[in-house]
Amino acid sequence: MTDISPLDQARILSEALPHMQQYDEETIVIKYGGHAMGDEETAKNFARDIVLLEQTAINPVVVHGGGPQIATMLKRLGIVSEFAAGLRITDAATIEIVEMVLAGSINKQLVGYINEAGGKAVGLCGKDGNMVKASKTTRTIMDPDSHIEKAVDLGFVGDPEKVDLTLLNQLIGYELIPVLAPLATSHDGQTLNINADTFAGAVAGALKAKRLLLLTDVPGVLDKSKKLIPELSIKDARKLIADGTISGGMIPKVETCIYALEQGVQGVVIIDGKMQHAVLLELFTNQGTGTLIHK
Ligand SMILES: Nc1ncnc2c1ncn2[C@@H]1O[C@H](COP(=O)(O)OP(=O)(O)O)[C@@H](O)[C@H]1O
Ligand SMILES: CC(=O)N[C@@H](CCC(=O)OP(=O)(O)O)C(=O)O
Repeated sequence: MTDISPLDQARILSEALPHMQQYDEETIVIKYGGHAMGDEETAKNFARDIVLLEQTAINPVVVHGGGPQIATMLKRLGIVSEFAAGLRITDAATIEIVEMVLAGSINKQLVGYINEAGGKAVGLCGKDGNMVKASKTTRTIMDPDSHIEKAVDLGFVGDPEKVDLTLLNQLIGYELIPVLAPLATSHDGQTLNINADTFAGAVAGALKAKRLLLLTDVPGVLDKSKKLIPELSIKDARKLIADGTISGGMIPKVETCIYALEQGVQGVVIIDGKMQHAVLLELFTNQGTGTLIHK
């Protein structure tokens, strides 16, 4: 803020006040995607914004991804990884690395950045305190030659079934900032890899969060000519998935938005997390930046 006069700084703060007041004591779930994390400075800026939310009486809950970071580690170890329907096919060797990267390095790095910025973050995954129980994911994909739907075995990949809020509510009550890695336990005790968007949607839905922000590396949902779509109804979003405009990693993101809205989350947006202060711009100004998905 060095090039902004003190008077302008005061004006900016006073204009932000009504926005801040509408989120007073509300829970906001922020999903920080692996692509949005970028370099250390970007992640540290994100952490500072999260601490600012906590200090303005908002209850932030962070869910992080780490797809690119998992890919880098798997490559280093010579493990080949493939995706089907936007989800990583996760065999026994892969789930070990997924857990190591998500619940280990990324989770602890983000916790460190938030704490360095003055917050009190607690890093957990869905396995802790039996927070998230999941069942093995079953998906079918269209065979491009025969056009017949066939079942794919995704291995240790799960869909959240039940979120137990006991632990999360206690952390929030003590003004701690939960930072969650998207892993869960199956009913038979197996560790399952959950797409981070899906995990964030399940947590936001269970918490009946006021807002769910999905931070990625594109400005939002783009149309066929790569132009940003500022607002999208559930009906139109489904059409764009069906006609292939929305593909790959954007599919679980948009499906998460739809699920969260149906669960009673009041506002759901997909924004560019690499943009400086993306979270603050979205919450505390009139200037919506990404794609707002609505009913
Ligand atoms: N219609 C679309 N609009 C924007 N991005 C899309 C679209 N269809 C597919 N994508 C892809 O989805 C990606 C975002 O998903 P993903 O890579 O899983 O991000 P993250 O790591 O943030 O979860 C974009 O980088 C883009 O390549
Ligand atoms: C099942 C599945 O695909 N899990 C994801 C979990 C991480 C994730 O979703 O990270 P991003 O948000 O950065 O994409 C994976 O293994 O990559």
